[in-house]
Amino acid sequence: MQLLQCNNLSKTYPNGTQALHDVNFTVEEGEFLVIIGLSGSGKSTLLRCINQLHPVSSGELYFEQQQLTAMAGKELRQQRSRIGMIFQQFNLIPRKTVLTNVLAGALAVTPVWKSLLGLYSEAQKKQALDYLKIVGLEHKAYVRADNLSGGQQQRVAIARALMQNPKILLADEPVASLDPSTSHSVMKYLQKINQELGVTVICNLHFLSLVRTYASRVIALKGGRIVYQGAPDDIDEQWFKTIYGEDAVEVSIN
Ligand SMILES: Nc1ncnc2c1ncn2[C@@H]1O[C@H](COP(=O)(O)OP(=O)(O)OP(=O)(O)O)[C@@H](O)[C@H]1O
Repeated sequence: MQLLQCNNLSKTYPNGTQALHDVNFTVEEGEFLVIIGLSGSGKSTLLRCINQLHPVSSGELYFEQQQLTAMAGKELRQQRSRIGMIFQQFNLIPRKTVLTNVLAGALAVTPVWKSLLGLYSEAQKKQALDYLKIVGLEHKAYVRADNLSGGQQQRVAIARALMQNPKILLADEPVASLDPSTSHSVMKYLQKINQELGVTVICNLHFLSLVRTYASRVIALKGGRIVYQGAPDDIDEQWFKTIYGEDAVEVSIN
């Protein structure tokens, strides 16, 4: 089933920078789509437009056949709550426990006054612990988030995003701050939630070796335009140079 459709999406920031030009693509349920491209090619902008963190300048975005770009207010908030997101810097609340951080993911479905008082239901707490188990961190539930390693914090961020019961998880360079082996560990958990929970993943990555290991499909951006859409294994030397430039050299992460 088609989950997401982007039609002629363009984005120009208020300072005049056009970050996306007429971007067209669709995403099927269950895909693990990776977006690649040089720094500044528009990868983060595209993810932020998908969940409407940044309004698009023109074009249409359909999520489950409903036009997100025509929504506002409560309707938009409801649809957005099905699109989770994780970031390069994890964005946890450092002095709160891991469990509290995961519960914060339920904000979209919890009245603000309840969440401020920490009044989550027993069912929500059980759910949070279950998600922590999925990312292998149930034993850290009552530890302060800033006592965890970077890779562990990113796994907490994944569990927090799962509390939204997302159909799609957007991952904006989720391993860019991590060392190679920790990167694989985090990518494996993203793969697990994609394959076992059926959450569609759209992820920005820098290293092609990670792309080849985890992506089911790849989109490459260059100067805000799509220059490649296809299988990760079809990115040969010629495509590599088209995407990253003639002088680029592939660097591997093992
Ligand atoms: N808030 C903003 N205001 C103005 N210009 C921006 C803003 N955010 C990004 N840009 C510009 O938009 C273009 C695309 O940036 P974007 O961050 O989407 O690229 P990226 O491929 O994710 O890069 P990186 O890999 O370095 O994160 C760049 O020219 C960038 O300078």
